[in-house]
Amino acid sequence: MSFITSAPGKVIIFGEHSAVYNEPAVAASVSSLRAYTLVERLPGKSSIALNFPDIDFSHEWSHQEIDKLLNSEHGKKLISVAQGDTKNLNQELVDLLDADLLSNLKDSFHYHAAFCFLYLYICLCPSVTGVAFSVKSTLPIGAGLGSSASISVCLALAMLKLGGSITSADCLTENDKKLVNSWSFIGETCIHGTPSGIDNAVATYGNAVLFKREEDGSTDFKFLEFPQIPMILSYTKIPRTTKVLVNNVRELFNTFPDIVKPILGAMGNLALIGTALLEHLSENGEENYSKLLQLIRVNHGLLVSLGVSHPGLETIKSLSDTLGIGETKLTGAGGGGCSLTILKHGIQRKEIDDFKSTLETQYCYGTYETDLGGMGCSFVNVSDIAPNDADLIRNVFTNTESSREEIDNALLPSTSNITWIC
Ligand SMILES: Nc1ncnc2c1ncn2[C@@H]1O[C@H](COP(=O)(O)OP(=O)(O)O)[C@@H](O)[C@H]1O
Ligand SMILES: C[C@@](O)(CCOP(=O)(O)O)CC(=O)O
Ligand SMILES: [Mg+2]
Repeated sequence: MSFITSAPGKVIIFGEHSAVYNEPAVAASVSSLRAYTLVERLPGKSSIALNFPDIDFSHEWSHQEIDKLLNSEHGKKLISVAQGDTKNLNQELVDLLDADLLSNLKDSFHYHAAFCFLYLYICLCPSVTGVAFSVKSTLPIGAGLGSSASISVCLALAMLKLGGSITSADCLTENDKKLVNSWSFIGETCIHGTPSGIDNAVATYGNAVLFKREEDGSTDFKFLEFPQIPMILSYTKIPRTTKVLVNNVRELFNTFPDIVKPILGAMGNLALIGTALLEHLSENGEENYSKLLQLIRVNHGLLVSLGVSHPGLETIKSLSDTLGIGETKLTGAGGGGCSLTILKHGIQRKEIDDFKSTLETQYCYGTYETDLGGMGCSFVNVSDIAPNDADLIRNVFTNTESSREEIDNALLPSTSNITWIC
C-alpha cells in the first residue's frame, strides 16, 4: 500500500487578498516547485505517525488516543457532521481535537500543520491505523507560493485514497479531483482560517485559472491558456504567515469598508482585464503586453495600500524599476515572502543576471526562474517504481538535509524516472 502523492505550488498573477472577498483572481501552478507525501505502513504498529522534516516536526498518535475520540458518542456525531461539510470546519470537532489530540501543540509553530493533518485524517480515513505520512517539499514555506495548499492537496489525496473514496488506478477522474479540491480547501482552512480556495484549486488541477469564490462558498473557475511569460520570482526569505496578513486586511476592511471595498473591487476588475490580455497576449503587437505590465504595477500599488507589502519587497520592486527590466508585484499574501517580476520584451540575459545577482549578493534573497502551468495533483505506487529509484526516494524522505536537487532528481515529474498518475 505504499504510495506517494504530489502537488505543485502556485503564483498568483492578479488578485491575492481580493480573492478572499469573492473577487476574480488569476493564478497558475509552478511546475518545478512541488510538495510530496510518502505513505507507508508502520510495521508492527497501530499508531498514526506524521513526519514533517521541512519544519523539523514529527509526531505519533497512538491507536488508543484516536480510538477514544472515534468511539465516544459525542466524537462520532461530530465526525459524521464534519465528514459531510467541505465548506466549513466543525468548530466543536476542532475544540475536541484541541483538547485531546493537539493539546501539547496548541501554542507551537507546528500547530497548524498538525491540525490540518489531523482534521483531514479524522474526516477522511479515521479507521486506517499503522501508517506513517512523510511530507517533503521544494517550495519555500510561508513565502507566498502556496506551500500550505500543496501539502493540503497531497494529504487530502493520500487520505481519500486510504479511506477508499478514491480508488482509480490509472488516472484521477474529474470526481476524484473535485474531492481533492474540496478537502484540501478544508486543509487550507485549518492552516489559514479564511482561504479563498484559489491556491488549493491550482494545486489540485494545475495549469492556470481564472478563479472566483461565490457568496455561498462555492467556487467557479475556468482554465486559461496563454504563452509562457518571461518572469523572475524573488524570495526575500522574510518569514510571515498568510493567516496574520489575511486577518490584517480583514481588520482594515472592517475599519474602512467604504474605502477598502472599492480597492478590492478594482483588483477584481484588474484580474478580469488581465485575463483578457493574457488570452490575447500575442495580438496587437506590443500593446497587450505593455498593458499587462501596467496592470502588474497597479495591482502591486493596490496591495501596498492594503498594508501587505514589506520594505524587503519594495527593495525588489525598486531595483527592477531602477534597472528598467519590467514590472514587479508581490505575490501571495505578502508581508515578506516572494515577488513576481514580469520582464519587458527585449531584456538581455545580462540585465536579468545583474538583477538576480544584486538580490542574491547584496540582500541574500533567493531567485527562481520557472515556467507556469503544468500538472496538478498526482500519485504513484511505490511498487511501480524501480527498486533503485525507490531507495533514492526513501532517502529523500528520511534525510532531513536533502537538497532541492536531490528531491527533484528523485521525484520531480520532468527530471525523475517516475511515471506519475494524474
Ligand atoms: N513542507 C511542509 N511541511 C510541513 N508543513 C508545511 C509545509 N509546507 C507548508 N506547511 C504548512 O503551511 C504553513 C505555511 O502556509 P502559509 O502561511 O499559507 O504560507 P504559504 O502557503 O505561502 O507558503 C506552514 O507554517 C506549515 O504549517
Ligand atoms: C492572500 C491569499 O489571496 C493568497 C495566499 O497565498 P499564500 O498562502 O501566501 O501562498 C489568500 C487566499 O486567497 O486564500
Ligand atoms: Mg498558503
